Amino acid sequence: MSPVSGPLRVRVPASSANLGPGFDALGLALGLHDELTVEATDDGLVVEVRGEGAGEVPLDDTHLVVRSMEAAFSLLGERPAGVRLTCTNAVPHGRGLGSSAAAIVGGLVAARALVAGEDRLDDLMLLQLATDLEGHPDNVAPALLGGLTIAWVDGAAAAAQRLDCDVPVTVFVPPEPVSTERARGLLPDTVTHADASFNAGRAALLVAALTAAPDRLISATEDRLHQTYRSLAMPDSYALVRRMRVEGVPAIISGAGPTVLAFARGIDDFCPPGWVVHHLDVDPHGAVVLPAS
Ligand SMILES: Nc1ncnc2c1ncn2[C@@H]1O[C@H](COP(=O)(O)OP(=O)(O)O)[C@@H](O)[C@H]1O
Ligand SMILES: N[C@@H](CCOP(=O)(O)O)C(=O)O
Repeated sequence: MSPVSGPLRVRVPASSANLGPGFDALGLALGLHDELTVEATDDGLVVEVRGEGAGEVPLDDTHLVVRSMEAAFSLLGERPAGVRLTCTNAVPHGRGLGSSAAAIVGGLVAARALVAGEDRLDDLMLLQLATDLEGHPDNVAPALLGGLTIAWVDGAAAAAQRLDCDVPVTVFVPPEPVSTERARGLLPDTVTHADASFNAGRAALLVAALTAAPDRLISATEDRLHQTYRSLAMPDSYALVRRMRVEGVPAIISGAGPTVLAFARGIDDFCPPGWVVHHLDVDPHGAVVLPAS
């Protein structure tokens, strides 16, 4: 795609990382979106935020979308004199639904569309920049590529394999956030060989379950690497996961939590009071540039 001169819109999906056993590797793009409108101007930076994060995130050059755009401009050695950015956000912040990845990927895709084209900043380069900004690849990969993604880092080099996936998803979003930084701080530095082997088998099975064998989802969503360690920071979420799993519903902590995600529908009765339920499809597209409206 060639650079766009006028205002442009970028739509970028929420994502759920880990999916149980695939810590820092598996991710799924979800049909809940942030939308950015970006315009090159003659001077200065103007940021407006509507929806999630309004009144909370900064409106200057420390805004995550702006920082991400700046990372792309630096790499490309080209930047507009000024930028007007409007964010219309539906992805809740600090809930384990990849809001930071959506902001980063949205900013990078917008910057690419503004000053370059995919020939100068291809998806692999963009995935690398996004992974460097986010610190792990498992949310930015589905936010960029859509579908189910297996992402990994080889040395410092990020890579991802995308797979088609069509599975019903229900998410239960609690009212209070838990930052990913805090949830990562609860993890031990080392795990046992037995737990690593347990998760390797479940993660492999999960890819099969999500693409071809949904009857395996309960076994495939078991995890020993992160959820229990994080339960202290999100006891209600952990209890909800256990309650659903006892009833045969494949439920997990989404990303670093505290949202609970289940691969099922018709389970709204499990929703604790004050939490928000969304019924979501998998987003097959990832981040897209739309015609300006
Ligand atoms: N759309 C956004 N615009 C600006 N900043 C954002 C946006 N989304 C996330 N952030 C920043 O990232 C933080 C949340 O990131 P994180 O703790 O990783 O949670 P999440 O699970 O939602 O990604 C927010 O508190 C905010 O600082
Ligand atoms: N693998 C990461 C995923 C974090 O996802 P988020 O949506 O909570 O940012 C982790 O588990 O820390």
